[in-house]
Amino acid sequence: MPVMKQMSRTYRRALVTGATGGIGGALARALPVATDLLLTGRNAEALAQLVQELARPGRRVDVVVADLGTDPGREAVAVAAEAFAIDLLICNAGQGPFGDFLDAEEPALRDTVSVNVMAPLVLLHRLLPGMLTRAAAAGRRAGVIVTSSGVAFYPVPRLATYAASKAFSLSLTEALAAELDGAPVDLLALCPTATKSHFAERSGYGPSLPGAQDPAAVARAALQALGRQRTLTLGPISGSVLTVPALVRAGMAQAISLLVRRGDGARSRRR
Ligand SMILES: NC(=O)C1=CN([C@@H]2O[C@H](COP(=O)(O)OP(=O)(O)OC[C@H]3O[C@@H](n4cnc5c(N)ncnc54)[C@H](OP(=O)(O)O)[C@@H]3O)[C@@H](O)[C@H]2O)C=CC1
Ligand SMILES: CC(=O)[C@H](N)C(=O)O
Repeated sequence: MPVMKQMSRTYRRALVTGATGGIGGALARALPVATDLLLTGRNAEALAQLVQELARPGRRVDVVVADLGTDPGREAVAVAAEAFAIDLLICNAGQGPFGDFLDAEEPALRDTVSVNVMAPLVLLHRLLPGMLTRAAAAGRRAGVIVTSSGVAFYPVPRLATYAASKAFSLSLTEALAAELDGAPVDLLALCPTATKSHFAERSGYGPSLPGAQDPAAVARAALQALGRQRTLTLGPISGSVLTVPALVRAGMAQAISLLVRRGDGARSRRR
């Protein structure tokens, strides 16, 4: 694979969810100063620190403190992002408690699905129309990164709900990338394997896995891949193993999209 040093294009205004965490913070930091930022998370103090760090004269950095596990939280972020007129949507917030499924508290399972499934679903559905309209009017391309995971490709006992939620976000992003082929938007499903962040500690299985990668490297690779490929798998050991299934899945999505369009054409000719 060629070494790519620059991100594909510069966006004007980006929403980063989960900006207070390891990968989201790295994505916010990796964006060029020409990109205004709208950063979200629940931790107001961490968001204020990011504003201090990333705001510059001429660069706007706004925050929304919101719980993406709730309808009002998702609504607040969607409304703020539409008002900010984003052209880059980074759906990155996520969580996943570790442990046996039957021992888990139901609210924790629901929360995982709310944050990892409902939030990207709602934000993509609410924000893509405006992003597409603005991109077409300006003769530019919009961008979307959805942070899924390497575990989206296989079931993971003791992270069963988490892995299933990531399979959802991977499938959704791959399907939309094919469905929106030809529209002025690039979509990327970001599928890292173990990465240093607060995730492991929060999930309850302890410090980051041995060999966990640097979130800054993940963020740089994601921004470079956006517009050049639709799924990015990266990370120690399994990251490269997943490249082939990722290519097969992308090919399947594209083929199905073409077949469906051909069927649409045949149906409308028969009418
Ligand atoms: N670390 C890893 O090994 C890997 C992580 N991922 C994925 O990367 C993404 C980022 O995780 P990572 O940086 O590792 O972990 P962190 O725990 O460091 O960050 C998680 C981020 O998600 C936000 N978040 C969690 N729950 C909510 C919620 N209910 N409402 C709003 N924001 C929320 C947190 O914000 P706050 O605390 O302010 O609410 C935080 O900014 C996740 O989607 C994760 O699944 C994918 C593959 C590997
Ligand atoms: C299992 C993990 O630690 C990680 N969050 C992942 O998605 O790979």
